[in-house]
Amino acid sequence: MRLEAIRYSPGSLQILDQLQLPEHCHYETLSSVQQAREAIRAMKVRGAPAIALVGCLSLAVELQAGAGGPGLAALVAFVRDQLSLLVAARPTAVNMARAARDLTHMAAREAELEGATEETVRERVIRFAEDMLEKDLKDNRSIGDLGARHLLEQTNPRGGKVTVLTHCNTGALATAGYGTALGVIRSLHEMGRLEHTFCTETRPYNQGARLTAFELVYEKIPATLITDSMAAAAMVHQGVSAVVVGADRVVANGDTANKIGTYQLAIVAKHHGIPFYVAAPSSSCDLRLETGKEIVIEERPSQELTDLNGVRIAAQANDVPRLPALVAPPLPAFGGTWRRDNASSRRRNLKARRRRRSGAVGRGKAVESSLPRRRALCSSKS
Ligand SMILES: CSC[C@@H](O)[C@@H](O)C(=O)COP(=O)(O)O
Repeated sequence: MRLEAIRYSPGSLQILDQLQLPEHCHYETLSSVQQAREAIRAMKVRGAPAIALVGCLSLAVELQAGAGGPGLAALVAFVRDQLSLLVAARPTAVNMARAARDLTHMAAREAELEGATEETVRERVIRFAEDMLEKDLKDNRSIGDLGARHLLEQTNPRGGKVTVLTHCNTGALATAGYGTALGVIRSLHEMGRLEHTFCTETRPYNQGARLTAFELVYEKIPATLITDSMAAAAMVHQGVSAVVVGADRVVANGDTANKIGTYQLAIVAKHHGIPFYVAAPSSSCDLRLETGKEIVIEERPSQELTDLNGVRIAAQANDVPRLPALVAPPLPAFGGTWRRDNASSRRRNLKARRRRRSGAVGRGKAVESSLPRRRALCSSKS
């Protein structure tokens, strides 16, 4: 059975609630843009292409049920306003913004055609959204096929198998099907040329552990789940041939925004001379922006880091145990012990602390330079 993040038939849209995976395969029905927006914000559905697909299809479902209007101008305004609600849900991934722009222009153009009616405009918008599903699936198969061939030519021109490391989830669950970076891995597997896959857990929200590992197991693709911090070691000790990741947005100079952790993977890959690829459809490209500095980076709620499945795993700022180092008054040579944690520096710090307590000395240079560190530590709120 094909793994489907999105189930659509005219007038009906369902998404696989990805927050419940891998324990439960639960499909949730979405009948409005508002519901889709909430599902996208909550990450029940995620991945740049899937966000755009669910957003546009939720509008199609509303239009099918008769929303928008009365009158052409009101219908076009409804389409534009609903789409802009969706764009704001996850701002970094550009696919939704691009689809919104195209759909809004298309609706306005259609409304100006001779003989246009509410019905014709409605139909066009619905068809546009429906076509996106088919196009995304086709694009992903091409990305997988071309990506796999290119990767083999570059890393293993004389034949043999390759080992690929990937980050986050870019598979069937993030798209209409097959996936982008994970599509390349799927194609390599189908060609019989995949030795092994390493997928990172992808903290804080574990899309690698919960979703990519699930897809790989589901399709019996040889793979090992690793912690994010194991990537460099895997490159050195496990013969990683290439790193392939997806993209939330690629801008004109090639700068790419993707799941946190992608940048450090790129640096580590470069350090080890391992090719690093971004596999993405043109719907993830934003040529209006010149460099990555202009990309709005989404900030998520802190609970995604501090909690696991609703259970707090990080210390609360106000119940950190009062460790001597944290409460020692006022500004002891605390930075010194952190900077040079060895027996002689500990002895030096202890002596300095005793001298200061007895009022014998003022603050030395080491203490001054430890100030920002101490501030940072004490004020971190997680
Ligand atoms: C084909 S998915 C492309 C990207 O959206 C993907 O690499 C990614 O970072 C997904 O992040 P997520 O936060 O889970 O939506």
